[in-house]
Amino acid sequence: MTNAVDEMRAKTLFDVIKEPCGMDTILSTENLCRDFKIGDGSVVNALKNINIEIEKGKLTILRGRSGSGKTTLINILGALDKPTKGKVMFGGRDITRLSERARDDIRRYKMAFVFQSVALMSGMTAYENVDFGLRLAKYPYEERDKRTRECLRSVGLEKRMFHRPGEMSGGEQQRVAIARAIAHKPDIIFADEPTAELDTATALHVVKLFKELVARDEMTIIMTTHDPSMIDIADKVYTLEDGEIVE
Ligand SMILES: Nc1ncnc2c1ncn2[C@@H]1O[C@H](COP(=O)(O)OP(=O)(O)OP(=O)(O)O)[C@@H](O)[C@H]1O
Repeated sequence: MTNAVDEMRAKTLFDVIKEPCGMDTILSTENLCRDFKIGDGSVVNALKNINIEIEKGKLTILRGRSGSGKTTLINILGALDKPTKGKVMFGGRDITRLSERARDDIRRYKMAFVFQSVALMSGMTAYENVDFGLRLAKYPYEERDKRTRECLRSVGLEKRMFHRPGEMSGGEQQRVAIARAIAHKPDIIFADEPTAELDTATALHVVKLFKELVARDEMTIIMTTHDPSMIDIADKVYTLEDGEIVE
């Protein structure tokens, strides 16, 4: 499929997406529940009636202890998993009810993901890692080159562009992953414990970079963390306890 066709398909899909619920709400949930059946026949209620609103152009943090439900929630918000009950409203429609193909398109064109373990291609340079996703999406060379350089510059890695992951620090590798995530200009970035494997100073640096992307480029970012030192930097914090949002 050509890039133009891809763009058209995405446009058609999102023509129906008008400004959602509130003017500034990009994503929201209604009474979201997620149960997991486990081997012995019992059920874990990982999420219980979650109602949250994610504001456009802000950094939202989901915090909570291990097992509180952060990953389960961010996976459902990012259309990687479906709830047992409830809705996820994105762009004014309930994305839990869409076909897998439509959910794939939303993930591909509208969303981006940054995970705890960075998962860069070890044989590729920072530049090639960022370029790779754009190449798969069939962007023409000039645009790919421009965006790749821009994104690496915006995460402060212009001098590391042609280094391989093994030649970079953990924080630098995570910044490459962030550059890769922002390259296709997603509406929203989901970051699940992106700082968990970094030392405190580097972790703070990555979160400040998120804050910068939000302030400078009006990106919307949702990140999970169990680290209380991160929360001051967020525009909005939701705390999860045992599958519920608490004040
Ligand atoms: N696939 C699964 N099958 C069964 N139970 C699960 C599954 N995934 C998650 N759970 C359970 O759901 C609850 C929430 O898990 P989740 O991974 O969302 O927590 P978390 O806050 O992200 O934890 P951590 O910070 O340790 O990653 C936990 O009790 C967990 O054991």
